[in-house]
Amino acid sequence: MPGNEPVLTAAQMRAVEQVLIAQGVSVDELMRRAGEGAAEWVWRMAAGGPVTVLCGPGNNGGDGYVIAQTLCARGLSVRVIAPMEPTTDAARNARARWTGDVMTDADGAGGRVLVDCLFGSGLSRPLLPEHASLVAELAARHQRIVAVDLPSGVATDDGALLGDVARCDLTLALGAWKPAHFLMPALSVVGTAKLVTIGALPDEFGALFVKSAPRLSVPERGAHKYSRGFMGIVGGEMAGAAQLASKAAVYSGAGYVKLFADEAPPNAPSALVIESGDLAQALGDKRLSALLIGPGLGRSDAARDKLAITLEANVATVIDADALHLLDDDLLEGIDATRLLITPHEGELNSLCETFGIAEETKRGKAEYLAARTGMTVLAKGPDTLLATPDAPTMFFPPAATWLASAGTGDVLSGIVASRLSTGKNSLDAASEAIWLHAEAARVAGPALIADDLAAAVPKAYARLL
Ligand SMILES: NC(=O)C1=CN([C@@H]2O[C@H](COP(=O)(O)OP(=O)(O)OC[C@H]3O[C@@H](n4cnc5c(N)ncnc54)[C@H](OP(=O)(O)O)[C@@H]3O)[C@@H](O)[C@H]2O)[C@@H](O)CC1
Ligand SMILES: [K+]
Repeated sequence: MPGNEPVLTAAQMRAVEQVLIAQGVSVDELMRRAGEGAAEWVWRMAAGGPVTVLCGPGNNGGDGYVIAQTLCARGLSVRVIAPMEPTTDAARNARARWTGDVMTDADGAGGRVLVDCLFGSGLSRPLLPEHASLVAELAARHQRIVAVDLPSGVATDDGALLGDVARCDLTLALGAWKPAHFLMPALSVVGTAKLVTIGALPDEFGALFVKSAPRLSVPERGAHKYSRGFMGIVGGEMAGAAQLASKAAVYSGAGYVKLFADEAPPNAPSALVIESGDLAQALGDKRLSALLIGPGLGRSDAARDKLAITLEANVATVIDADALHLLDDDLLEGIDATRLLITPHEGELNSLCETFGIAEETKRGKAEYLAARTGMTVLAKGPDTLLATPDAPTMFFPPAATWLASAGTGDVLSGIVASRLSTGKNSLDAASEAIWLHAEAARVAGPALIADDLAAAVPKAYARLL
């Protein structure tokens, strides 16, 4: 199973390049490796059809000339369009090795694959309208678009779109992943992403990383329901959300799941134990190893009281949904926040940032500052899920199925996280295992899934991650 892979910012990638150069590898050699590696993917996608390579002025454009020459040497019909002359030595050298013509506009161009090498990690300002319209015109005349390193117009470090960026079918990350390969809105134009290696990276630059699939385990021989994990869900006003979380929780590793609510939700799994009565007394059970509060909780004073009681229970706790709107400094006072794990979606993350006075612009900034400010682990869910803690590098995850954008899938996720937490995992491991289980369950459940299918798919997802 491949390990975690580093995610490098544009500055870190440049620093890596300098280290490799100091080790005796020339930029031209790095460009050759990158271009030839990328050409392999373009070759497969072209399936013998004509290819157009759009080259910009920097080394991204340089990669384009290498790709063009590699494919031409293999017999493909290749056209190169370069609206700007090369400005780096390596790009000039690559262009000098290109044996075909270079056009400056889109006239007559068309074919199977457009290779976008206009700008990569050196994009320093918004796309000029003439560049955006050139890409759009060429995109319309080709069946497929392959972006080299990044779709032109995507900002490397935060995934912002600096202009009208063409939607690509395939993006080839060169040398290392960049944050934009995992962040919205860039994710909406990246398409499928693949990594093209250009040599071993020096270790010290892997500050951020993409989390590889976990290896889950089976219960130990001699395990019993309490030793596997005893988890409690604090119910509230809407039974449906707690039911989804409960169903996911019973399937995700905990040996015993109890719902603290006045009555059982309709269609609750029979394995779910319902306990009504005094919450503080119920949460005093020393065998509880994790709690979940938020799905269906409501935002009333009574809900706030339940949250306060839950936080005082001194158990590892997942806080989601309504509870995230109630959370504030008063509630956290005197609480060891390092045992708290929050699972906000975009709106909840924004509301938390407002509550805790965090004025960051980007999702990554918001999650990291919130973790640093409060001490909690932040699982910022969404199409670009990421995981931040005060004391470890931020983790990205491979994008999951877009079918997950439906009601209740977040409740399923929080049920899985709390279940993993109850098995004794620390917050980071519990959260990253849950993110993978959730994504795998979506693959198992398939197209047009609803949250109920997702919870039911967890056992098969679990089996795939054993
Ligand atoms: N690092 C590595 O190890 C390896 C990196 N490799 C490749 O190098 C790429 C990075 O190369 P790069 O730094 O030359 O930047 P790149 O993206 O080609 O663009 C810079 C040029 O564009 C210009 N420009 C910028 N924005 C603009 C705008 N909006 N409108 C107009 N112009 C604009 C900018 O001008 P300036 O900002 O200087 O005025 C400059 O001329 C990387 O993505 C990968 O493909 C591989 O070859 C091998 C190993
Ligand atoms: K590009």
